[in-house]
Amino acid sequence: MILHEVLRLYPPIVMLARHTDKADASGKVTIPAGVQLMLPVLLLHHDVETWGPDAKEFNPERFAQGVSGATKGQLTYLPFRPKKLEKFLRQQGSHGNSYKLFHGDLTEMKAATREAMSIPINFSNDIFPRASPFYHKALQKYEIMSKNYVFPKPHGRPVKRLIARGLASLEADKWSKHRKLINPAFHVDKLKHMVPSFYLSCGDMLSKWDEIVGNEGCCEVDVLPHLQTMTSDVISRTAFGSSCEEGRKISRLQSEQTKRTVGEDRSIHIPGYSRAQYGGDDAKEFKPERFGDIGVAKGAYFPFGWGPRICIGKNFAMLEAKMAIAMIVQRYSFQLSPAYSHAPPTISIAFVALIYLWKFLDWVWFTPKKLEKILRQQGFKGNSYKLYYGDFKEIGRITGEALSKPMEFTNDIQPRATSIYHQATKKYGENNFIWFGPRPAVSITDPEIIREIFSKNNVYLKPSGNPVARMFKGLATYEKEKWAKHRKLINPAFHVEKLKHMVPAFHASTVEMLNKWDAIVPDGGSCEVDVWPHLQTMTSDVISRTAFGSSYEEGTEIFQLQRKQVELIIEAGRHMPVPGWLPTKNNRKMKEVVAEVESRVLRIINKRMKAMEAGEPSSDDLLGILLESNAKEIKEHGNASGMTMEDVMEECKVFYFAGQETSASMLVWTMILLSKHEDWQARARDEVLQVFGKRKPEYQELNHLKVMNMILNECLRVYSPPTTLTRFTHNEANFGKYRIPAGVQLVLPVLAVHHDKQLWGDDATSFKPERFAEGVSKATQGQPKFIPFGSGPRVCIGQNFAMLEVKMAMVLILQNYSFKLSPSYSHAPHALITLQPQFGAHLILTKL
Ligand code: HEM
Repeated sequence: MILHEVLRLYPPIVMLARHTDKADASGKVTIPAGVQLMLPVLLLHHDVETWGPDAKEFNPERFAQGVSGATKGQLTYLPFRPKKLEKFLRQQGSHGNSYKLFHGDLTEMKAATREAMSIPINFSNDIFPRASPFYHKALQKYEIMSKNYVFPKPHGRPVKRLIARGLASLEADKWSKHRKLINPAFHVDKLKHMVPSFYLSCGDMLSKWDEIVGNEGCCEVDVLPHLQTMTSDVISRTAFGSSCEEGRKISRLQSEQTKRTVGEDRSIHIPGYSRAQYGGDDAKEFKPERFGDIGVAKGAYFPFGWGPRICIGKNFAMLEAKMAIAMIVQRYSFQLSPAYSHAPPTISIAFVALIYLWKFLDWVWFTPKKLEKILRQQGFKGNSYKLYYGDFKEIGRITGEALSKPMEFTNDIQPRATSIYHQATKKYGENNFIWFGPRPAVSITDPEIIREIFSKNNVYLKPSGNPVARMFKGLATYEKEKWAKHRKLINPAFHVEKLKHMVPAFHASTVEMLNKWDAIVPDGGSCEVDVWPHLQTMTSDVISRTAFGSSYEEGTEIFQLQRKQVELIIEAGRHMPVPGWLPTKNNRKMKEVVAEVESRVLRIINKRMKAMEAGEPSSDDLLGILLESNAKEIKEHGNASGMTMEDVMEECKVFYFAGQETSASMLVWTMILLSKHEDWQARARDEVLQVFGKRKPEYQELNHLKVMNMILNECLRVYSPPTTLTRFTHNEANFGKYRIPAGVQLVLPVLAVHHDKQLWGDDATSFKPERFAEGVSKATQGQPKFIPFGSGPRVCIGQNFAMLEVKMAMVLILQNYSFKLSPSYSHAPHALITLQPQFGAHLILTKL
């Protein structure tokens, strides 16, 4: 009874907010979409009509028969599509101030709040004027509670940004699903086991009081911080159990974040640049005790909210409060000190704190633990989840050890290049999972399942949120309709007919590289050259020429910047993942580079658009073809089915990212393997000289090189540029006998499949181009065991481009040079987005 009465008079959440997504005409008044509805909890709790003339008196007896508040809640409208909504609300008979540009009523709200907060009030339970000063003023001015409105700033954005993924902020199906899954954690049976934690935390607090008060003494204590510490301690113990120390640290961080969030919420919101200007003392504190439990409540009594979204932790909170009060009254009596000032705070800090804490706990603990349980039930094995870090430390150690030194020259490169997965398979068998921070990654080794995952591209999506996906939007990262639209518009650029026109660019770029080699290597002599940087420059040059053609010089500068971007992404990958919005040094640098790249690409595109409008013929480069295909689509099906200029820009960036390192990787391992296997180098050269002599190869001829095809396919198999590909389960996924829950990363281990002895025979890691003597389909016998370009609808769009490019380069190299491994070559395959030679590719080049 006492607790309910306290919650009624001093509800921790004085105001609840809802937002109308659609217009609602079901009530007395039609409420348009886009209105924020404020549910004034405190005011309704103090309403004389509902609670009688003694509404503001402390009278626990009203709860003698349980909770049965029975008045109807009324609403105050807070629109935020300003002028239109103002007009509408006035038509409906509501009153309020005229909308003031951008600030709305914010200045007045802040002044009222500051004024109210400046002094305490006499001890009275009539706290509405102090606790909700602005709404109180609005009510006084416009009288009828249900017929007034105020203009706050666009509310909720800072909070929403911070709590975007937690139960409290989810909607519709996603909310029901999460609520259903989380409900058991708050079931009475589970809460029973938390009672010892309540007892211990409260015991700690009372021990501190004993120290302060002494035996049989009497002492003034500001109990508020103690109670706060105690409840935060309860959360640490109950949420994190054995990891409660880390939990405490998190709680402290949460309090700090809460302070910032609330501070930001009170300031004027300038998108992306908000500044906390104002914060009450209490804003710093995390106060779960505000969320007590009322059991069943109706109408005007809803400290925990009401309806399906009623606070999920209400039973927890009531139990906790009961335990604390019981232990305190057992040991202490207490009364107000003369120093006590009655100053109930005005805003619902606790509400923000709770949802924020919930989101964090859900992300860092409940979801990983739930996923772990389900994966283990399915027979997957892996390390136990470690709070926040998961396997991150172990991954760092394993990778560090693997990369610390080169290896013997063998093609059995998995222990070095994909050490984490290799170790996990050794320790836990094929069905294993690894924790990348709080998210598990499951390795899928069955080729049939891999094929299924590739083919269902609308079910298994690419993981989002990693630095690569953040930096490079575009075909390679889009999903569903957007991906389908872009794929359709970009496909023509990679059509065989168009590729033909790119062959001269492949030739020019290789010739430029060979000119550099000619300058290094003496005529008729040999010289050691690290060919790796040369090949990288060459493939980057190819993309500059083929993507931007006439604007090649500008393209080259852009791609140099993108190379920097890749370095920053790689650097980010060495540390625990951090959200992109955090202003870390790396994130800031990335943003700068991205902005520079984008403005330069847009400049080229604009130039091309103007040329097209002036009737100049379109170019045969990727950009020209893309713009042409886009213009055609827009002409036939309207603007909506085409790409915007930003879209085109993103795609140009993706060409570089997807096409440069991959081709360079393929080329470098081909040269290294042909250096090791000089017999195959000789066979390849024989074929080249037989077909072309020393002349420039033509497009059609490149397609008919048999030995070259065998060699290139075998190189792609043994040293596949992507060593792993990844997908993500956004919904529960069923394949084979497995049921993989949503939120799991699926690792498709390309290299492991290519080296699998069951699939390729005991000599799986031997370099044997003759496997491909009769083409890829004969070598694979229809099994999905050769996947250097992926498979299914999202198979590499540039695979023909890459094969042509690499063939052209190899033909010219073989025509002009023979090569072998230098004694200073160190074999060190390293998966850095693509498979790369960690210490370079030092070869002895001999001019022919
Ligand atoms: C040897 C060279 C290359 C290799 C090994 C390679 C490999 C791959 C792989 C494995 C995928 C599928 C990724 C996944 O399913 O998650 C892919 C996609 C893609 N590749 Fe390549 N690639 C190469 C060259 C290129 C080139 C030269 C370009 C363009 C100039 C390119 C553009 C793309 C694009 C745009 C995608 C995304 C396709 C989509 O999602 O629809 N690739 N590549």
